[in-house]
Amino acid sequence: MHPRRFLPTGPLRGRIRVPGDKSISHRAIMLSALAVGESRISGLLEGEDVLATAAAMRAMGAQVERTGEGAWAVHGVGVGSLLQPEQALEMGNSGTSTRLLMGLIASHPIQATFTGDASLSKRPMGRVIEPLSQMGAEVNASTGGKLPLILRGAAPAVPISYRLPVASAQVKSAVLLAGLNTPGVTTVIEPVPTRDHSERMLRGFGAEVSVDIEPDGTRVISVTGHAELRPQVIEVPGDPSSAAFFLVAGLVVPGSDLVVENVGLNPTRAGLVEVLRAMGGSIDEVARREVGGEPVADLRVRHSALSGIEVDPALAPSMIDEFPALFVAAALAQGTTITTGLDELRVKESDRLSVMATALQAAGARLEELEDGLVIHGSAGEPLRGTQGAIATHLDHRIAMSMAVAGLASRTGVEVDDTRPIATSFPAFETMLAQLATEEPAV
Ligand SMILES: O=C(O)C1=C[C@@H](OP(=O)(O)O)[C@@H](O)[C@H](O)C1
Ligand SMILES: C=C(OP(=O)(O)O)C(=O)O
Repeated sequence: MHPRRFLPTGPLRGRIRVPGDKSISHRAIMLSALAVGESRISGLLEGEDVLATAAAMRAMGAQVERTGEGAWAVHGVGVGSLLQPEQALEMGNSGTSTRLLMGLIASHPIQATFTGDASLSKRPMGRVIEPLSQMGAEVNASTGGKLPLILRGAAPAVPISYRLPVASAQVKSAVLLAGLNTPGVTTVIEPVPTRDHSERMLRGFGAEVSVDIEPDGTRVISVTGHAELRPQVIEVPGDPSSAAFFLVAGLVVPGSDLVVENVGLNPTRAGLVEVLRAMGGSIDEVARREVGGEPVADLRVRHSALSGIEVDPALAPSMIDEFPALFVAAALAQGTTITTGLDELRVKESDRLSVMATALQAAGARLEELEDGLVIHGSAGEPLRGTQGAIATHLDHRIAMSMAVAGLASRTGVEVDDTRPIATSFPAFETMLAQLATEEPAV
């Protein structure tokens, strides 16, 4: 364990550039590993989760090499040609690696064992086992559909049309990736839109993907099997989920004025910015442009008096990983913030509703935990009291970073029991925080 107390700070000032998007980085490695020839990736997130994906693709025959900072070259094997890994695929803390790779393997004539850390081993895999079994894969999982599990792919797999029972981009992507090596057309029906990086990137790599939107907003996404993927040059935009911590920090620490560069603003990911602005947060887009086929901007954020808000549950999928950071903003806002429709937060790296409720209360915030959300009564800009002991992060990077931000806007600081999980998605987080905090305050 690496405990650390995050102390109150003066204004945060300066510029930072958040690392590459985690979702896009996983997919860049996977799809490059399935294209025939060499793909080049820049801006790749070199966090532990993405490195787990890279190691798995190597174990299945692709050449995956780091050529510089964030720069990677991948020689793919071609759809249908993944090799059987000799050892268990060690997925660490990463749900995305596990579920998307299960999809890939499900339509290849190979078998793989998946293992993960204590957090990942508690997370539900039944949601991917169900559709992948319908496609013909055989799965032998621990009780309750958990890791460790053994998956034997089907050859040929059976194309299905699958309606998502939960709003999950990982389940959608698992089925679409399985569809790549399945004869015919595989379809996912998505009643609630989730991040669409898989659809965008599959198309970019040359797969035949169609997306039809029904009058009620349901998306019908189809991929034609036995796709031939062409190698690509990919620039990964910055991760809005990592930017979230600095957006909230800038809003809640008095006197702050900072720029977060290169933030991906794909509409399926941009819910937090919308909600923070509706709370009164000053967040300006400085230069909107496209990076790797995704909308991107530099965001200037200034300390603001925030007001509590009732967050529309329909926004949840577009900010699902940002709720821990939003809860911190809410704890410092004027008035009450109500969030609902967040059952999915209970099955992330930790139960993010209960863990954030306990952690924020320990830091002096007033709130109530609902079955599917939190009701937070803000401090109207008064610093939080701070914690006496350490708050428990339960191997959850986003809890650690959110409570670090809470510490910056507290009287006595917030102690986090373990900062190591931060490296799964944002290894440079603490360095960047130090960089902003040591900038001279402007007069
Ligand atoms: O597809 C992805 O890259 C992700 C989808 C989301 O998970 P769910 O599909 O479980 O909602 C998100 O929480 C995760 O961090 C990354
Ligand atoms: C939920 C997350 O990731 P994963 O599902 O890939 O572990 C996250 O990064 O917040």
